[in-house]
This record gives sequence, C-alpha cells and structure tokens, in this order.
Amino acid sequence: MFSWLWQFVKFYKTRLAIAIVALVFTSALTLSLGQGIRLMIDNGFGAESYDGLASALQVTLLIIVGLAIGAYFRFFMVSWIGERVVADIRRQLYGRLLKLPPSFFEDNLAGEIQSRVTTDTTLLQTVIGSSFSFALRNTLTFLGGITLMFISNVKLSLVVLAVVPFIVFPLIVIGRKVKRLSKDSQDKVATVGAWAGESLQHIKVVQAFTREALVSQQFADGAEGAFQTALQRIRYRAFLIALVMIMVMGAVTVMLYIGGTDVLAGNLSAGDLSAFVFYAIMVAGSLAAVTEVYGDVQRAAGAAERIRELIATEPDIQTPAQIQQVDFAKSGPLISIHDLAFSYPSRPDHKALDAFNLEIQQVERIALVGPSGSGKSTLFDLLLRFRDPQVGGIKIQGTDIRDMDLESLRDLYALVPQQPVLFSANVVDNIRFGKPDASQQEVEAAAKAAHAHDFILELPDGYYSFLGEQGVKLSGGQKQRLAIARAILADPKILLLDEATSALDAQSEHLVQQALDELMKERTTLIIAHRLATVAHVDRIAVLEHGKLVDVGSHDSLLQSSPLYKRLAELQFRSHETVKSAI
Ligand SMILES: Nc1ncnc2c1ncn2[C@@H]1O[C@H](COP(=O)(O)OP(=O)(O)OP(=O)(O)O)[C@@H](O)[C@H]1O
Repeated sequence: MFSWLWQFVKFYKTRLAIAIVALVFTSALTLSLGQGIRLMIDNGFGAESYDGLASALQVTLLIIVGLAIGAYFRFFMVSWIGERVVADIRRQLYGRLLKLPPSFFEDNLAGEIQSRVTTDTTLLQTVIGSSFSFALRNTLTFLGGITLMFISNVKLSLVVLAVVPFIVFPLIVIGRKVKRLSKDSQDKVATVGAWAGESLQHIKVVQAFTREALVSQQFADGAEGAFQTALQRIRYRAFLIALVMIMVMGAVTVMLYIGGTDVLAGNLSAGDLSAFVFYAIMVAGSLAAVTEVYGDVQRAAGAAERIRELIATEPDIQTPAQIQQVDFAKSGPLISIHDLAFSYPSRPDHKALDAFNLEIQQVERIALVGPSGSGKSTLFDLLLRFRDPQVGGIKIQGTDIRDMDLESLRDLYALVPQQPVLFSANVVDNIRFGKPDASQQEVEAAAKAAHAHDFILELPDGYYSFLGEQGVKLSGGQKQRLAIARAILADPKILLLDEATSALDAQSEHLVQQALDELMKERTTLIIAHRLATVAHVDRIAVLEHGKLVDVGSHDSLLQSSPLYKRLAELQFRSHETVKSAI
C-alpha cells in the first residue's frame, strides 16, 4: 500500500517534510511536559518557593506555546496532504472508469464501483489525513515515554510493564470481535440504505400498488436487524471499557502505592513520581491510540488495494498504436459490415450476431427491424465499438474501425437512445452535452430544429430551468425532443437512432417525428424501428432474426419476399390494408 500511495504523495515532498518535523517536534514537547510538572512540584511545592513555582510554570507555558504552534503545522500539513492526495486519486480513478467499456459495468455492479469511488477513497483520506499521523505521533510518544520511564525509575517501569499484557490481550481479543460485529452492522445498514434508496426512487410504483406498508415493514425488519447487531457490539464494547478502566486504574494505584512508599521513605522526590505517572499515562494512552487506529490502517490497506486494482484495469477496447486515417472523399459505401459474428462473453455458445453482411451508403437511411432479441442493439454496440466482434468486422469508408482512433470513430456518431438520457442539470447544459463549446445561439437553433424551443420557453426559467434527476420534470415527448436537439447540435456524420417504444399521443408523436426529420436531413441514419410507421421515412429496411440479416428491401418488396416482415407488419397493423394506408 505504501509504495502505491507514495506515487501520489511524492509530489508534495516539502509539505511532507514540514509535517514530519512538526510531528517529531510536538511528540518531543509533549513528553517534556513531564519535566515541567517535575519542576513545578519539586522546585515549587516541595521547596515551598513562589519563584520556583513561577519559573516552573513559565517553562511549562513555553512548552505549551511551542506545542500549539507545532500542532498547528502538523495538523494543517498532514490534513492538506490527505485531502490533496485523495482528490488526486479520485480524479485518476474516475478518469479510468469513464474509459472502461460498458461491458465492464455489466460484470461489476455500479453500486460497488460507486462505493469504491466514495467510501474507499474517504477511508484512505481519513488514514492519510489523520490516522497515519496519529499513529506515528503516538508511536513516537510511546517509545520516548518508555525510555524516559526507565531513565527516571526502573523499578516502577517494571511494575507498569507487568500489567501491560493483562490490558493488551483482552483489548486485542475483544477488539477483533467488536471489529467483526461493527463490519456486520455496517453491511446491514448499507443493505437497508440501498433498499430505502431503491423504493424511494420507484416511489410511484410503490404507491400505485399501495405497497407502502409492505416496504415499510421490510425496511423496519432490516433496521431491527442492524440494531440487534449493533447491540451485541455495544455490549462487548461496554465490557471492554469497564475492563480497561479497572486494569489501568488498578495499575496506577499499585504504582502510586509503591512509588508513594518510596517518596515517604525519601528515596524518590514527589516531582519524580509525578513525572513518572505522567509518562506512564502518556505511554498507556499512546499504546491504546495505536491499537485503535491499527484497524483503520488495515481497512485502508484493503481500500487502497481495491482502488489500485481499479485504476490498473486496462480497457479491453482501446485506440490501436498505429492509427489509420479515414478518407471520406473516397467512393464506396460509408459503412460496410462484413461476415460479422458476435457472442456475449457470458453466453459464448449463443450468437447475438451471426454472418452479418450489410453495406450502407452515404446519407442513406436504414431501418433495422426484427423481433425482440434479434440483435439490433448489439449491432449499435459494435458500430460504436463498445464491444469487438469475434469474427468479421466493420469498415468506415474502407478502414476497419479497430484501426481508427477510438475518439474520432465515436465522434462520427450521435446516439439517440430508446430512453432519452437527461442529466440533473438545466436545459442548456443538457443540450450542450452534444457540443460542449456551443454558443447560446447554436443551442437555441438546435432546440428550434428539434421543435423544443416553444416548450422550453414555457418552463419556469426557460433555457435555464433545472430538469431534475433523469429529467423527471418533463413529459416523454419533451425528453425525446431534447435528446434530439442534443444530437442536432452534435451534428454527427452518422446517426444511430433507437426509436422509443413507449407510445406518444398523436400531437407529441407528430412533433417528435418532425424533429427527427430535421435531425436525419442529409445524414446517414440507422434506426432501430419498433413501430413500422417509421419505415415510411427510410430508404431500405433490414430484417433481422436470431442475429442474422434475413432480408433487405423496401416495405413493399419485403411484404412480398419476407414472411417474417409480413408477420411483424400484420402484428402491428392487424391487416395489410392498414399498413398500406398508414404508410
Ligand atoms: N449484455 C448482454 N449479455 C449477454 N447477452 C446479451 C446482452 N445483451 C443482449 N444479449 C443477448 O443478445 C441477443 C441480442 O440482443 P439485442 O439486445 O441486441 O436484441 P434487440 O434486437 O436489440 O432486442 P430489443 O428489440 O428487445 O431491444 C439477445 O438474445 C440477448 O438476450
């Protein structure tokens, strides 16, 4: 863990050096307080001298001022390094996550990854920014304290050491148990929290089915489970506190008895005994502190390992070392898909696409139709290179997309997904996602072209209205038109359109269709057509079944040549006649 962390910390060596100096300085000063106490008792009280007391207090005050200054620098520098390093780690981690292909997020739960970005990094921050310096400071105090104890009184030191195993042993045994229980209760709280989050997110479904009581009961059961686990932990902890208290206080009493006898016999000064007690308390305190943060450091080591793994994950789809440029002036098809075969890694025997061949010309509009699961969305994923095929390939103007720069490839496309994706931001930022440097005029022009301008102006703050999470404040058709405005602004060469399945009312449908017509103008377009009414707007229709391209043609020719197409058409329009009149 330390060598890995070092590559982040090494940029801040000066601050680290200041922190270490301040750390050593404050530990030394803390211990020297013991001498202040000794002077105060022997030269002040013992000698019954006001001057002795005053000068002893002056020394003590001086030490305290030094301690305060040292503590300021120590705390500031160590916390600074902790915050800075964790911010750097978070940035690197998030940057890496954004580059991983979508398949990675199918195999790794989004919740788990999110926890690595937030919880694990926060844990690291606590450790780097406080626990670590706390442990180091206490180790120094411990070592210094022990040394001073032995220098000032060997006999008493041995008494103290004899008690240590009786304190440390139960501390370790019960401490482990407590740690396990507290992890259990954390997990339980997390599960309950996730449950609560999910049911609140889907509050409409919960309320529509009037299942509030059921969900509430499930939550209550979960919360009760978490409480019971916490209760066990609290019992152990309470016992531990009582045990440590009696052992420590017992040891101090024994020590005071032996030391006190020596003072009465004149073998030891009262100041020496006080200083010794002070050291012993420091040593015991620092030992307890180190064992306490030891667990944190261990957990942080686990967290660091998980983050390190994630940062080290190489995306399996990357820009190749040798990039080929695409010459769009060249003649020939814009996209050619040849002998394509693809299976998802989780289902290697099942071909999602199989022996697929298709050529798409510049500014051609192609509709992909086929039953659910026939491979339409998979084809989009392969075009965007979210996944690579096992057999065959895809060429853009004759260049294999695996030889292209990944970013330039994806820049060719705009994707309008089935469910419009809107971010928790305002209208302008959502549209500008298509082209981050677009001016306000460009954004408005795109919104006008997408027939979204008018409804945007009616929103409370017009273009600057906040849309809520996933754009909850808009209707289905409005969301779609915003997604279309975003694609218009992006002005891509190729448009990938996954038509929305949910039916819109006639007026909304009409507006969305007009927006789409604007978007498709003079652009190569692939549409996943769920409703056959859409096929009226395309040049060719490709019919897919079980990952194979079974037919390509116009609506009329397919009705003749493709039984599958005919069946799909009949299912949607009930009769041939209605299809004709609809188109
Ligand atoms: N992530 C995945 N892992 C494993 N199999 C998948 C995955 N996604 C899709 N499949 C499978 O691949 C096949 C093609 O799916 P695809 O989503 O491309 O179909 P589709 O034609 O787009 O369907 P729909 O019209 O219902 O969206 C299906 O059999 C599906 O079960």
